[in-house]
Amino acid sequence: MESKDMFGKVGSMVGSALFVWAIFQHYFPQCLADFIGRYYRKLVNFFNPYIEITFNEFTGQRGMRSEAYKDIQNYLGYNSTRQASRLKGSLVKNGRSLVLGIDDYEEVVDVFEGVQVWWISGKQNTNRRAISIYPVRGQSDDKRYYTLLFHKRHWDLISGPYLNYVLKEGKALKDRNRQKKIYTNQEGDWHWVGFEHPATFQTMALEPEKKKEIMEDLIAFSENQEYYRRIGRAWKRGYLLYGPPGTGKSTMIAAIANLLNYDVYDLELTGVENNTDLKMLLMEISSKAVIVIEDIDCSLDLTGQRKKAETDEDSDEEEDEKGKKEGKEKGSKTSKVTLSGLLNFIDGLWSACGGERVIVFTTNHVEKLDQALIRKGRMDKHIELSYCSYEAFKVLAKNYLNVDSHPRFSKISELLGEVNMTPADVAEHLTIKTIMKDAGIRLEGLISALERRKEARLAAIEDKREKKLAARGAKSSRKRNDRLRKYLNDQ
Ligand SMILES: Nc1ncnc2c1ncn2[C@@H]1O[C@H](COP(=O)(O)OP(=O)(O)OP(=O)(O)O)[C@@H](O)[C@H]1O
Ligand SMILES: [Mg+2]
Repeated sequence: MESKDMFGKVGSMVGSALFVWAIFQHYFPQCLADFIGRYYRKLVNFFNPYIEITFNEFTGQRGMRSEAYKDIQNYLGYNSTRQASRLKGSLVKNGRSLVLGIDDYEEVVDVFEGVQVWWISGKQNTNRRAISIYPVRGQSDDKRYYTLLFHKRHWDLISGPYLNYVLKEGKALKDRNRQKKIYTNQEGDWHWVGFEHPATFQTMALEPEKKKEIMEDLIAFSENQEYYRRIGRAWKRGYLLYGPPGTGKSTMIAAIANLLNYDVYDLELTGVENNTDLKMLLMEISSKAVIVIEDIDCSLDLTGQRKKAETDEDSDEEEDEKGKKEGKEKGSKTSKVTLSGLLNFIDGLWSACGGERVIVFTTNHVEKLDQALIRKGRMDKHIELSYCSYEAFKVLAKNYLNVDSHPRFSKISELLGEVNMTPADVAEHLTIKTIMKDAGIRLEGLISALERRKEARLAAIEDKREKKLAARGAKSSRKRNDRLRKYLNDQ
């Protein structure tokens, strides 16, 4: 049974050995000290059943910060802070989140598959003998490191699976604490601000099965890099979100970014001069990104070309040329991005190197879009976001009123089955407005709005019917008059 006492003994043994070696180094010439040191270490190692692996903070000549060190720091900071008596705190996510780490010279124990290991944090002052006139990175000569100590007999487990596990967990923690960004393109460059949209799939008003299906699809995508590599496809997935205004298309984009912890690149196509600029912008997009083109039907003159193709049976290239010419003639659009440029962009010809991208198009008029743009394989998933169903209303009631049920729910369910109201409108009625804090009052407000809409709809139907009848009446009287005229002529 390994214990901390045992570790303490071994530690002090190794410590004394190193102390003796340091004395040698000080009093003997360098070459003799090195010689004795080498054999002395061998002797100590012969009796020492423990192995030490050291991970330095900086690596290489250029003093780059080691990725492994950072991952270990994250891992220990999250998993071992309760054991350490001295901690260091730092702020992440734009100062909104505090992350703890173990301080220098702390020692923590970790257990992996029943095997105990020890981590020790330390620092070394490397510049004691040298004097430099150049500014030194970080203004400090302290080089921090972590030492992992474990028994020799666990070498296979600790040097392989355990270390892989620590580095993977550390990376995942770093991603979780990362500040997300939203980028927009202006004059050929990306500009960003922190992305802090609160929307999540939990707060989205959507039928539960639909929500589950979309979430599972996204998670499967983000976890299957190996699969995409095997089948030879760029690691990307296209989503087309369509539906009337106020049904949650933009909200879903935020929910996707929050679910996958990706940055958002909001691509304004009318601000891109031509296909070359589009390519340049695309090459700057990092991996783990949601690339968004909102209102794709309004973005460019990319619609209506299919109809021309149907009549002219022109090739794709000719079609694009026509589109370009028309765009120029109209003079209304400055962008010369073409349909084929955009298709290449979606197909990932230039983006294959980055990977892990979700491309989202939104539109209010799916019927206007060119089929080439939205065929499967380009836009893998077509999601219709529609008027508020009762299931979706229940999510909004939970979000806005914090109620799961209410006597007025049945009336609302009945009315939502009869009239169309977008989730945005429903949400507006449930929002706190000054004194109307009571859930019942707000639900009553929603019922009145739905009833008004139902009456308006019935009135519109009645109006239409009357117009139809009037038109039919006029038509039959015209026919009667025609018949009469014909009869009189015949006489
Ligand atoms: N399905 C939904 N779930 C939760 N909130 C929603 C939903 N749909 C709309 N909302 C609310 O309505 C507001 C407007 O929604 P959103 O901007 O996502 O609509 P949209 O479909 O993108 O509309 P547009 O077509 O005009 O861009 C949001 O701020 C959100 O609060
Ligand atoms: Mg929108």
